[in-house]
Amino acid sequence: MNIVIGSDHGGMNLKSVLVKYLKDKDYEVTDIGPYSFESVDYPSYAVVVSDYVVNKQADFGILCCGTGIGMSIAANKIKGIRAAVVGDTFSAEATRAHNNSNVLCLGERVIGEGLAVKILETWINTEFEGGRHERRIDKISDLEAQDN
Ligand SMILES: O=C(CO)[C@H](O)[C@H](O)[C@H](O)COP(=O)(O)O
Repeated sequence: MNIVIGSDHGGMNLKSVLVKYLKDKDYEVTDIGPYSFESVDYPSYAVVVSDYVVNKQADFGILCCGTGIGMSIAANKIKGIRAAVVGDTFSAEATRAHNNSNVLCLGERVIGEGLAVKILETWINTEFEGGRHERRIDKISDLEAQDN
């Protein structure tokens, strides 16, 4: 499985922890940066990770910022992206099983490293259930297709 990961300066430390976790588990990981703690703008990184996912260069994307919220707002502007900010393992499972989320957003200033790893592990190992949820995802795609 290919995973692409990015952050802003506020999510850099968490990004490093998650990259190590994923590599230790033998996932193929692309870290699109940043690589220093200089202040940067999260939308610039959200779009790069989202493009990898939409263009099928990665199966899943991960975005870390201070809260995960800015990243999710930006990523969800990209057609085909279903980005979820997650702060608990129940939601991590539900957003894969029900929403078929393809980008996970995490807040370094909100949750600890241990919980973040557990959330990632749960999220990545949960399959989309399809069925009634497919119909709902299709309705989201219809909304995306509207020019509004
Ligand atoms: O976008 C955010 C909030 O939703 C992220 O948490 C950013 O990391 C944060 O806004 C960055 O703030 P800073 O004061 O520039 O470090």
